[in-house]
Amino acid sequence: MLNVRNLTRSYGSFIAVDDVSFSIKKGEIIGLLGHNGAGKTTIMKIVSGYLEADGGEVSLDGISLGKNAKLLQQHLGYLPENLPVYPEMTVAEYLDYAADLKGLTANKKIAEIKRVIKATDLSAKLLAPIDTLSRGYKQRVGVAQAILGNPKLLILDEPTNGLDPEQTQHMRKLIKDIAQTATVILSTHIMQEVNALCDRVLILKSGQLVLDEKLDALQHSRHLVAETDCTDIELIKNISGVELVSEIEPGKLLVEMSKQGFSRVIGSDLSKTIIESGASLFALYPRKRDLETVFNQINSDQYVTEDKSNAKTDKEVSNAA
Ligand SMILES: Nc1ncnc2c1ncn2[C@@H]1O[C@H](COP(=O)(O)OP(=O)(O)OP(=O)(O)O)[C@@H](O)[C@H]1O
Repeated sequence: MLNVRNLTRSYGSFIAVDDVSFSIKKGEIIGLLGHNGAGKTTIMKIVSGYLEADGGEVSLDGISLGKNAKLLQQHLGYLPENLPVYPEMTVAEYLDYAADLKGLTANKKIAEIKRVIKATDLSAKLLAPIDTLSRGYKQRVGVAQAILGNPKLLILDEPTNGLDPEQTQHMRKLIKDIAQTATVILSTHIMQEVNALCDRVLILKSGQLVLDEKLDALQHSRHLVAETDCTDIELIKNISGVELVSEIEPGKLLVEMSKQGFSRVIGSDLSKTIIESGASLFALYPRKRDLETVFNQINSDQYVTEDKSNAKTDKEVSNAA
């Protein structure tokens, strides 16, 4: 289990990460999302021990980063955005060196190097100097070093960057396999990647965590949209299970239900009430809430959280700022 508490980091007077807290269980794959400059890389660098935080705590299975960074790093695999691979080394030399850094020795080291070469399909390039490799192959080398030693925590910054579609599929399978025994944090701008891989998403905005939600829950809205000429909002508010009603545009009502997911009962009561009032109902459907929509809403300050017990709303964030 990874625990991140009240993490803060500034560059000069600029606050890049502002009081961010989250926990991730073993076996979970988390998508860390946010606009350019939102603070993702800074968080990943802090959690992996590459950068010091100004405040806050990070621990992995009870090992504190502040107190025992070296031990924590032995259980960590990190694929940075810009791979720090040494261009003059061959792939084999580099993996040998990376295995030494992870503290792997003797037979375990050889077995691990063989395993990661197979997992990332690098055997044809073992003797090639890294600077002669294509972007995709360099990426594979980065991933191979990250998974050496079967880390408990794997942090991947844009893992499929530069990979062809076949390798992307291969990489996704690899990440899923690794997640069976590890915690995975994945940062990407590709929403399909998050949909294909992640259980939960954390969305950052200007250094603050504005959403921490399971993908399933994110997609199940608590809102229905009714296209109707009914203007009696109070009448609809009185339907059991309806919490709030607002007109989002002329002829379109947004009906907030007390529970997530499309409710047949509320849907049926709603349509009956509207028709019986003498108005017309032209359409009734759950409000679509895919990841891309949520991400865009957050970035344009239009996001309204579905679960009020979750991370801060945009309003709270701007009030706090
Ligand atoms: N070394 C640094 N010195 C000054 N400012 C920095 C430094 N590193 C990052 N920043 C700033 O901190 C903010 C957060 O940067 P960070 O790299 O964490 O964002 P990000 O979410 O990873 O962005 P991207 O999606 O573009 O990679 C940005 O405004 C960035 O300009």
